[in-house]
Amino acid sequence: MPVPVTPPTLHIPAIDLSPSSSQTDSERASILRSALATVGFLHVLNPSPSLTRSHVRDIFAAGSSLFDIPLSDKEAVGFDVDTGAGYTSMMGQTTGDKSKRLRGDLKESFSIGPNTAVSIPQSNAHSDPTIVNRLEEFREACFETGLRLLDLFTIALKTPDDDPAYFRGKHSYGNNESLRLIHYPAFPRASADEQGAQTKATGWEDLRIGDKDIRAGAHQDFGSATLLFQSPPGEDGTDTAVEGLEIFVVREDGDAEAPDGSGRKGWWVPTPKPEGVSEGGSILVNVGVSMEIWSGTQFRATWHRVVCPNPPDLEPGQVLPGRKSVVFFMIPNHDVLLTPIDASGRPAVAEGCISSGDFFKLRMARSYGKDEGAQPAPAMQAVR
Ligand SMILES: O=C(O)CCC(=O)C(=O)O
Ligand SMILES: [Fe+2]
Repeated sequence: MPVPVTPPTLHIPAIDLSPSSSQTDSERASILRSALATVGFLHVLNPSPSLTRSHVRDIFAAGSSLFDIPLSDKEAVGFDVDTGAGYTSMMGQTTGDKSKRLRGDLKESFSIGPNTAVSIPQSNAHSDPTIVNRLEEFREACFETGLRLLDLFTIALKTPDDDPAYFRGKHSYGNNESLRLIHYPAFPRASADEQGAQTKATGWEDLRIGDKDIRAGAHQDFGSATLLFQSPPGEDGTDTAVEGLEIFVVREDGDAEAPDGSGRKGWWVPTPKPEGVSEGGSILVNVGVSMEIWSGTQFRATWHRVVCPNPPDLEPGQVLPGRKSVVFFMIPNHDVLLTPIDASGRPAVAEGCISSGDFFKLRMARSYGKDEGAQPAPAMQAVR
């Protein structure tokens, strides 16, 4: 009898940044190191007095008020590929392998760049004068927490000259770091007949989820660290989170092909909710390709995606509930080179490394459909 194969259950380790926690920075760095070297994701509890559960609730509320305004007003914001800031409408971004897709991601988003006012609809900013400030304060708190995490990364890895600011020093506020508010709207699952009628051009009202649809295709983030906030429980304790985020775990007995094209096998595993989250808040943190390169692949930029369930989990006609998330991307300064270090903390490659700015351009072009025919830069081939 063949032994039944069971998918892995994911354990995502947690660190606690509360000053009253008993964890020391060296304990936090060691938990972080083993998490980022394996699963590539980490829960961060009590991240900052400015990122508590009530701050996160408030930012989800601000996001909802922006998504609720008329589509034409949202589209009037536009999207600037050079800075990665602005509004991306439904199917405007295609993350992951385009060849397997009928159309872009089933999501809309606001990416708030260094200039908040140009990243959101003007009409809303006028009707709610607090919104720009709330977004800016949240964005800044994310950046500060990102720096705190980078300091722990520095403790966790051996860095050149034991420079305690090795990663922090490669980031300055206002360098295209981005606070992205994402809305994955509710849509019904298509029947077999409806599925055939769905095209790239199908409008929002007629859209039905088919087999080739996904909320966010398999991808690796490209910055240094990503801070992901999932919809927190309401004030009355109601659970508002909608599942869908999955992480790729490489394992020989897996039922899926690795999305990196390596031919390896593995499993797509749903992310578990953090254990013991409190009013102090919690963030799911992962590293992007820039940090994977810098760390000499000691840290992993894990592939992840946001899926739409298939039958029988979502039957034709059944509506998949809307989902919201808030994501903050730490992006290294554009002039910084993505130079790998080895395990003893020495730069492993002297020349030929891509700059963070050029890498940013490559990834924006790929994700927003402007890279037809483009070749990856030489330093990238080593890591893909
Ligand atoms: O919405 C989510 O849970 C994940 C989004 C994500 O991975 C991204 O925007 O890079
Ligand atoms: Fe991501």
